[in-house]
Amino acid sequence: MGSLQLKSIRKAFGDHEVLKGIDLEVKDGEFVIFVGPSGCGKSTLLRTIAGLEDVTSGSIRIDGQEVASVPPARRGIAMVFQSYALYPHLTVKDNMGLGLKQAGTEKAEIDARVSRASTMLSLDPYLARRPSELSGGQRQRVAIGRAIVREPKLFLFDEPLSNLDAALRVQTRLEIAGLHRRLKATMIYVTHDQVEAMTLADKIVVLNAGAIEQVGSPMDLYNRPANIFVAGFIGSPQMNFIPAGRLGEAGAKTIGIRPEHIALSRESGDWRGKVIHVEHLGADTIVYLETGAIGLLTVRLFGEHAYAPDDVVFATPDKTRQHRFDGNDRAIA
Ligand SMILES: Nc1ncnc2c1ncn2[C@@H]1O[C@H](COP(=O)(O)OP(=O)(O)OP(=O)(O)O)[C@@H](O)[C@H]1O
Repeated sequence: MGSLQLKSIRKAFGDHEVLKGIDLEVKDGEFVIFVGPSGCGKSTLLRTIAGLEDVTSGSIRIDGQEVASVPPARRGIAMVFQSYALYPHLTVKDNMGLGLKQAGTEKAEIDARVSRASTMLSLDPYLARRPSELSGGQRQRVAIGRAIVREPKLFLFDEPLSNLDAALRVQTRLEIAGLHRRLKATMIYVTHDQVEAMTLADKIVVLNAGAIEQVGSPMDLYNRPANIFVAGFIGSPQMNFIPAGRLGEAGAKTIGIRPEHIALSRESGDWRGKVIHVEHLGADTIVYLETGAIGLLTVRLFGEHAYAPDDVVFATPDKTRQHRFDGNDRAIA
């Protein structure tokens, strides 16, 4: 079991308020990801749940029990850090078992749990090694293993993959997804990486300047962003925002259209423009246009395309995929 309820969480460092009243419900077994720009308070929120930071005010309940004044070790949580935080002089096996040993767990029980976690994470061949004899990915798996053996109610991950190279990130991401399926545990995860958030989360929490902008499934956020901030934050390249007046659209202030929802043609279309830059990504081509009428436009095309700077092209949006925002930057249903 591992449900979490946050009510009106506030946290200030001196007179700098970093969390400005956070309300959030996490159900047992959910995978929840915190995203948001640098400095928005993601790590601080995670650390208050862990008990590594005290809250200034507010309530934190784990399985219905208030824990705001319970010390970290007694909250039933395990945290995995970006830095791994392994003990260099201990073997993999001892690193994984240390928390249980300190908690006074019997040796046979420790051995059994370490062995199960090690098999689950393919760490069996490395149990006698020290962290310095492992790759970054293996070290991260040990850090995850150390969390698993504690059988916590909540797993907290603070950017666990950000020290790994691109290929290893993908592999470890798949492993974490598999782990979540198998353990059916509640996981809360902070990341900068949109792909991680979109692929792992049941629920994404978008934070901005210490407050929640929107909570929803990845596809909710992509298809129905609540405001311009979320619309611009989720999706890459970023959504195009066009002043509604330039499109003759009444009743909205801004029109949003994602780069992947615009078609390009050399012959005809809604908006004439000149190509200023092209990025060939292999699977996709990103074309940047200057259109006199509506300004700069980003277009994402599937596959390879031979557009080049200075080409004259015509862009046509898929009108069924347009987003409309009011004068307060909020989405119009
Ligand atoms: N111990 C501290 N003392 C004072 N200010 C702090 C402390 N820890 C964090 N802050 C401030 O709180 C704000 C939020 O920091 P936090 O690390 O939670 O952001 P973040 O969203 O995780 O950022 P990043 O994505 O860059 O890791 C920042 O302005 C940071 O400078």
